[in-house]
Amino acid sequence: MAIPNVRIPSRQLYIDGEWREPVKKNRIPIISPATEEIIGEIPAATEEDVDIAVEAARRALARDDWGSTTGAQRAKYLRAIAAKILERKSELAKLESLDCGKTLFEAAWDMDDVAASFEYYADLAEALDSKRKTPVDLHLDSFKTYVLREPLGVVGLITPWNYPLLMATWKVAPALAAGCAAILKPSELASITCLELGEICREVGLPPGALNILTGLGPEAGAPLVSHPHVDKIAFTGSGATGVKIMTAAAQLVKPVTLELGGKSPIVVFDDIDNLDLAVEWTLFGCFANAGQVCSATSRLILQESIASEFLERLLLWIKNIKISDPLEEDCKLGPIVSSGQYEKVLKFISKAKDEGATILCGGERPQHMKKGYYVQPTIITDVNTSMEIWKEEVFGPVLCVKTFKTEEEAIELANDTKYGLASAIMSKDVERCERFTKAFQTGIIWFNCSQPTFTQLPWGGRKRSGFGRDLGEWGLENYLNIKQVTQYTSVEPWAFYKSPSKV
Ligand SMILES: NC(=O)c1ccc[n+]([C@@H]2O[C@H](COP(=O)([O-])OP(=O)(O)OC[C@H]3O[C@@H](n4cnc5c(N)ncnc54)[C@H](O)[C@@H]3O)[C@@H](O)[C@H]2O)c1
Ligand SMILES: C[N+](C)(C)CCCC=O
Ligand code: NA
Repeated sequence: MAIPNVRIPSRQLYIDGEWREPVKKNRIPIISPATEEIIGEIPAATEEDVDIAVEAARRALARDDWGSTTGAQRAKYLRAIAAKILERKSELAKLESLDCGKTLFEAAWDMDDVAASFEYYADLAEALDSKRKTPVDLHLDSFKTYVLREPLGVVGLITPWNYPLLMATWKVAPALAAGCAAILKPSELASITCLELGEICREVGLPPGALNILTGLGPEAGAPLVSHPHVDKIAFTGSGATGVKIMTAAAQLVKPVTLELGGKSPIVVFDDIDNLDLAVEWTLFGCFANAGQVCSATSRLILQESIASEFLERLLLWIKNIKISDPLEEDCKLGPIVSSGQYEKVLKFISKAKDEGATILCGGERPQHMKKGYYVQPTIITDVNTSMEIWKEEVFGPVLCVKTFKTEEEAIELANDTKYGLASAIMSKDVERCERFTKAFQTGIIWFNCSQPTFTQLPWGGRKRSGFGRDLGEWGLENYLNIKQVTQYTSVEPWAFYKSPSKV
């Protein structure tokens, strides 16, 4: 197969600052979602490798070159990583596009975000130095107290395939900024760029063991990390089903977890919007960007009845302009689904919706011009009711389902009619109404007159079955800090709770 201008490096596991063959020497093929061909392979770690990596991480924390660094020193490593990401941006974007089918344009966007996240957490690492020890004034003569913010220890970071390097970075950058030693376990479906992060860490001289990267299958490489007694925390992004397994396993050791899980987010469109096309474009972007494989995809369109037919007609016109092609082709706006398994799942959701009586307004099939690869047309489904699977479950593909409403109350009820709670969007020019929806939406992220724009400074995460904890912003850093209180008795007088024998 001709791979344009990029070679997929053959890597081993990144442990203790070195490339290391997995103990069991197993490897996993990389299958191109665009061509269905094998284009490379990644190492497959098992429990034995997890043990070696955890040891390396613990040693890093015990060594001065990592365990005693200041935030300012760690910031230098983070900035050096950011610079290398930008230096290799176009190659990394191509690798990621080949690996998970993301359009080249989106992959390049993600690499900018990756570099920006490392830069951002470099700033927070520096700022941490002055916040490391915070006195707390009790207004008492006999006690002096302070609070220490310390690295939490060895952290396990388990991440998905939809934004492979970006989702890893949302955890790696703050974990390193905090001074933790980390073990990253990326998804077996898209690990290439995460392994390249290993090479970048090696090149910038990140102290050995500060970051270890173990590729491999979830049950073989992820599960042993979760149940390892010397891993102090697990930060996970992925599906709800895996989230439950991770929380259950971590509970046996009372190990803290943060869970960033899936969603079925609503976009509510009111008839007072000034610009129909603006709302139409955000609706498309909110559901079809990254071929709909976005945790926060606004995949339920809740549309005011009075504009429903006009809005849907415009959507259909705009959809015709979405170029579906090999993701590396210029102007591609919709690439393939990541794997055959996910592709089959998406098609099954569509056929179940049909069986349950919904109407496929457009799409619903493989695009005829794509003979190979896991491509699905952008799909809009109408005549949906709230008991249908397509309304309730996360599809993780380019599938938008639509329901109409008459009143604001009805719109709120429909928006919150989900077990998930990651994101919500509202399109309306009425600012007060938007404020009312902000209060009413049961989600961690709210977009007004847009869907999906994400900024590193802001907290990212959900509630209900979308999980708990926050990535990004200062909240992302808190995930990796241990808060320790120190209370000092400063009086020279005895405490005098017991009777002193010297006074008897
Ligand atoms: N909320 C968010 O921020 C966010 C962001 C991106 C993706 N997601 C969600 O991720 C899901 C898609 O990602 P996915 O299919 O890669 O998820 P997944 O749960 O299948 O896999 C995620 C990671 O968990 C690992 N894993 C699997 N079984 C494991 C086990 N038993 N123990 C430990 N680790 C295990 C996998 O190898 C992978 O690295 C979607 O549901 C999506 O909504 C959420
Ligand atoms: C905000 N982004 C860039 C779409 C990333 C969302 C992460 C979840 O899938
Ligand atoms: Na892949």
